[in-house]
Amino acid sequence: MSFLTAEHVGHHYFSPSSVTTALKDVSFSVEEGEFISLIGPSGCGKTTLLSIMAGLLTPTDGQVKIDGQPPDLQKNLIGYMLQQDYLFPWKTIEENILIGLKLNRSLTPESKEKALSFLEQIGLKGVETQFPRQLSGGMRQRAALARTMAVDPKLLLLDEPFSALDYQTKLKLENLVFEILKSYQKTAVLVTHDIGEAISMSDRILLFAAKPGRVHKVFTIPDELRHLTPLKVRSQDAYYDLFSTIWKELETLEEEQ
Ligand SMILES: Nc1ncnc2c1ncn2[C@@H]1O[C@H](COP(=O)(O)OP(=O)(O)OP(=O)(O)O)[C@@H](O)[C@H]1O
Repeated sequence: MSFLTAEHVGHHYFSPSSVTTALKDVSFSVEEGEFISLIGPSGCGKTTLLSIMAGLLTPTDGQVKIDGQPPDLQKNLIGYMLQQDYLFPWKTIEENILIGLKLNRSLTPESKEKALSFLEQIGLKGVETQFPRQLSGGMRQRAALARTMAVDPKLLLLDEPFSALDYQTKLKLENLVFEILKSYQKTAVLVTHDIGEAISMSDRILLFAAKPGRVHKVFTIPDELRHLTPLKVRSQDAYYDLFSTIWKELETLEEEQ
């Protein structure tokens, strides 16, 4: 059984005067430890799908299952990284990182030590007592990553977590997140508008079409790229080939809208 499955998922938004079909008949599965990206034109339902996978929205048709159960019963398995870091400004970096463990009532000397061990790994050692406002955007996103990893989720839902960062910081953080998720064999679903990010981090890319939102094509990343870190992927010929194929598909989809 796959770790995550979407079976014939559809979603309509109803308003007094209209119905918007955000998703129609979306089916796919994700294996444990796999990293997939969702890309597609604006309005193709990526955020709607991520909200369904997070258990924040119930689809009007079909179902998503995480480890065999609906997402709202599996919230303890799910971690998030969003575009904004949502760190509490009045708490120190250490307090922010430990907040999930406190809320889960699973803060023990062992879990604390494990959570704080990420600080070294992600280059935040020495800033534990600082407040978020004292850190750069990239460092705050590193702290957000440490906070997410602290509760040891099996599935990470990544909603454009690098899009607010400057280019160099973004590339470095993509690399770091990739290495950490791979080393802990986490399953991840990334929503992004950046084709390069999707190719360099994923095992598979689902390209969505809009109106209604649906899976248009699936791209499996060639083995020669999948075993490299994102920074290395970006210098390979196969990366450029795939980039231009996906770019053309996206342009065609956008022209059709
Ligand atoms: N709360 C809502 N009420 C009504 N329509 C909605 C709502 N949320 C999203 N939609 C519509 O559903 C469709 C899919 O939206 P969604 O935000 O999931 O797409 P997206 O691919 O994430 O878009 P973007 O890339 O621009 O963030 C769009 O047509 C959008 O206008």
